[in-house]
Amino acid sequence: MSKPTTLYDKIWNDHLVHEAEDGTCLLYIDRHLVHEVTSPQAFEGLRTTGRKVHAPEKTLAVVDHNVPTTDRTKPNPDPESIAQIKALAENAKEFGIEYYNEFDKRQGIVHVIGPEQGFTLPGTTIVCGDSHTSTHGAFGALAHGIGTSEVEHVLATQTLIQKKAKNMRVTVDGKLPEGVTGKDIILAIIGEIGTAGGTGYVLEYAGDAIRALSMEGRMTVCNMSIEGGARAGLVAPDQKAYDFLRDRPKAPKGAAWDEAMRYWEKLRSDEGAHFDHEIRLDAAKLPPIVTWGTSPEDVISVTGFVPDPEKIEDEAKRISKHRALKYMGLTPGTRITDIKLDRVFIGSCTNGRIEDLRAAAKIAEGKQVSAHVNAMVVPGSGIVKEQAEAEGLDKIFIKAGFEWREPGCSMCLAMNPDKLKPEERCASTSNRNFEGRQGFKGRTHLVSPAMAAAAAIAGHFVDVTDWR
Ligand SMILES: CC(C)[C@H](C(=O)O)[C@@H](O)C(=O)O
Ligand code: SF4
Repeated sequence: MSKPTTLYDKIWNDHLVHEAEDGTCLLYIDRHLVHEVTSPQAFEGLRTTGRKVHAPEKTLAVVDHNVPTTDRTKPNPDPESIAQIKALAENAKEFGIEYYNEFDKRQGIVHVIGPEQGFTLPGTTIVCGDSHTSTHGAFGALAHGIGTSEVEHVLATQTLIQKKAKNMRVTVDGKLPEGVTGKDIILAIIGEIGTAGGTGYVLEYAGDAIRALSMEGRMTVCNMSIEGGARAGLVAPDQKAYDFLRDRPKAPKGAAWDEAMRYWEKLRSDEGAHFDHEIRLDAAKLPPIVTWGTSPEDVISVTGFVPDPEKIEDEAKRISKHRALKYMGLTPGTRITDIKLDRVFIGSCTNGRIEDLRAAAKIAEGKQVSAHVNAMVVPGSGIVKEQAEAEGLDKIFIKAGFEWREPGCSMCLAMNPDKLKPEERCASTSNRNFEGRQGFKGRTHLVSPAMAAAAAIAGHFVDVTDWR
């Protein structure tokens, strides 16, 4: 019998083209997603050296980061955004790559559209010039972000130079309490391991609570693996993954599907496979989580209080957490539910999928957004938007006083007009709460979609586990 191996090792071994003596490897890449921000120089590089895209059919391009989320038939106010969108459209045309432009219903955030189109498949290697490519690991793919020079390398050769990462298993057992979600699981994990805890590892999420998550929930968890410092995150594919992908436009059909399934069913860590590190979490003990600082590891229960950095022994850490509180305009000991909000953002590749919008709408239905809050819902893709509208979610949001927007990254990173003003405080379903992330001096609290919707209505954080 061969040695038991992990899921990560299996996908790695099946894609290994060459291994040099020093451990540097050449990996075959099955899928390459391209967006407007990290691709212009890569295409320019190909042009200046007279090279072609090696496998255009394995490459898919979309605009997401800086498209306006308001009516796109009106002039785009931002010249830089106009230039980047134009460049991507031209590059896709010149190099023969399929491209979803800002008017295409299939347009959306790159990590939402990959799975939606069935471009993301179990057991594949997937890259994109974007750190949250880890999202696709929810389907049992080895998916991670790459830099612009690597984008050029993949475009030209369909391979990537890599060193093997270590294996870490994160087992989440137990049943999540009602109102606690995948977002709270991943925030709790990052709170536990810290933003550097996953450095050098690929994380495999396992356990009953992960199995119980929908594919959307698993994508949320894998999405933020990178915020825990990991190269990638993955979940072994199961019936839920297959059901999600079946009949998607780019998924294999008929006999090809059956053949793929035979391979996919082998994609799990063997009994007894070695993990370099293991952590465990009990889902039943998790509360809804809110971040209080400027790092995704700064987590606290919604029923808790802003922590006191003075209690931290490590000096550098103490200073940095003091700085975070100052930036956030918070004082230690403040009850989290007493924190008042100015803005609410529901969207992003972490939580801009249909299930997220359903969860938020369920909270918002028949209620009104607080008079001092400006709240917006930005679907993750045109397909999500269409589905939400078919279910009447847009009407629920609009009636409650939320803005209903066009799909894109939007206020997740404020590369378009959707920005916080200095000192504005936002409950956001995105993945980063860094200084200035949602606008200069803006203050971000990361939460789940249900928590964001409830905060919009109450005007401050509330515990969704006793929402009515
Ligand atoms: C613009 C892009 C390079 C960036 C990333 O890599 O993650 C963005 O998507 C983000 O979330 O900060
Ligand atoms: S939604 Fe946010 S995190 Fe996701 S790709 Fe866009 S900017 Fe990055």
